[in-house]
Amino acid sequence: MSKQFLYILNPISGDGVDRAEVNEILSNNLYGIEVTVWETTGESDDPEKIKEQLKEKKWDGILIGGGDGTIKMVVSAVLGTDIPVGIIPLGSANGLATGFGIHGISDACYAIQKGKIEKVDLWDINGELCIHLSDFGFNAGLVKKSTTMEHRGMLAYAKSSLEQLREMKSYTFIIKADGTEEEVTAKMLVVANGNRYGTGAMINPFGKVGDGKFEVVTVDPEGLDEIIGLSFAMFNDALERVAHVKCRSFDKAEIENPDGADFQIDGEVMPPTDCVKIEAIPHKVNFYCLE
Ligand SMILES: Nc1ncnc2c1ncn2[C@@H]1O[C@H](COP(=O)(O)OP(=O)(O)OP(=O)(O)O)[C@@H](O)[C@H]1O
Repeated sequence: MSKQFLYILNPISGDGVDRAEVNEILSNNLYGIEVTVWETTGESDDPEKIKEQLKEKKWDGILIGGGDGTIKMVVSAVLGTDIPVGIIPLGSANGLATGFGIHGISDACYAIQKGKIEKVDLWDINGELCIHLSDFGFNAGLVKKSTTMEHRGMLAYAKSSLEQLREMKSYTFIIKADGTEEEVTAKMLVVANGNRYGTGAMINPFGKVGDGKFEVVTVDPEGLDEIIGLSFAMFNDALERVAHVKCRSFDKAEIENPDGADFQIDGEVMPPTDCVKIEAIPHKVNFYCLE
């Protein structure tokens, strides 16, 4: 008997994704799976409607077709169920999907057929859901720049990187956790559940997505040599050898941001904030992964 999957599809996400081609790849590669499509509307009651869909049948899996915004919306609706979730990356940037090793539709199908599931921790950061990576400073500023560009995606990200490098500055952060307080100066502070950005750059070499902990990684390169060295290390999995990169592991923390560094969660720019509290959400989500 076929497995029953609910496919929650955002009909508008992504820049020029050929949906007919996607459907063909899915139907050619998801064998033994019967897919029921439900399209998001973009209205605020989508999560409630998804919860109703979940009650319709005993689903064996959920597919999410869309970008990071759609993934987070669906995850918030399926919290507390154990149903495995497969990401079909149809967004313009797909940072979350690539963070789980899903670089395209074929990868997504392969992960689902292979059935490798990771129980992924979820974090509450000032009331916002964080699945993968959140950061202050350099990268958040970059995300802010690239999301205001007319065309989104990797090209916008590359253009914004050059501008952002020219403006790079240090910020003070105060990390309060485990009864201690640490003041640090860094170009960037990352709250990391996952390991890599969507670009493939490693930021959290030791973290595990399901270990009940997140890492706070600070990065503070000085001058062009250290910036080049850092980029090389991030793309060659050698970050642990970089002296100005420091990594700590916590299950709860508070981070003060007195200099007002830009802040983003899973690719979404947040309003200015001078303090965040990071706490575990008492549910994990079962993602089909390739990493
Ligand atoms: N049927 C719909 N019509 C209009 N907007 C929709 C619809 N369904 C969802 N949306 C909107 O789509 C947005 C989420 O898009 P999503 O982040 O998944 O894609 P993206 O922006 O193309 O990708 P990425 O986040 O990877 O850059 C939300 O703002 C949501 O309200």
